[in-house]
Amino acid sequence: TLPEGWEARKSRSTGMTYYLNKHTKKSQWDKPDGPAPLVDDEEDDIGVLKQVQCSHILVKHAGSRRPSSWREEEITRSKDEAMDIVKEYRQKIVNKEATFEELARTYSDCSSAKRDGDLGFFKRGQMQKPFEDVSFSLKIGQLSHPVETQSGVHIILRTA
Ligand SMILES: N=C(N)NCCC[C@H](NC(=O)[C@@H]1CCC/C1=C/[C@H](COP(=O)(O)O)NC=O)C(N)=O
Repeated sequence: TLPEGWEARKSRSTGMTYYLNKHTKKSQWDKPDGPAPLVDDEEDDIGVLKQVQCSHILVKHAGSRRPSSWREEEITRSKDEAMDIVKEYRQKIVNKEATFEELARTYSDCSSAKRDGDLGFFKRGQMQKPFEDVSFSLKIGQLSHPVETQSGVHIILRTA
């Protein structure tokens, strides 16, 4: 007999037996040795995360693709200054002198500041590549080092 949640099927093409997870509808060749998982773990078929939820603090500079924000009509600071500011914020968070949320709400040059920096869930292909790659490399609860995109300099917190 099979562990709970699995069904044995015969492959039409090869006649070989494969096993279908009745919950996730995922199939596998190996005979399952435990109950069928109820949900897909974070990895999808090609082994990459389906989607993540992140918050960020963005500090824009004169070279940003849109050097303006809810905070500042025209942003003129240099990229180096933006990097220094982001590093200061990161240090404050790490030292627990401030929370990510209050710094995002107060200082982030992105409209997501209104949501404490939350960008919601996103998949690969939605955010600028450097931001996406770091976001998908973070563990839940992990804070990134400074990340540069055409928007400016970010620190990213993965929340889900
Ligand atoms: N799916 C969600 N929640 N929104 C769509 C995001 C579109 C995406 N945005 C980004 O990649 C920048 C960097 C990471 C966050 C982000 C936010 C930018 C930063 O500000 P901006 O440079 O635009 O003035 N503000 C909004 O888009 C993009 N492909 O341009």
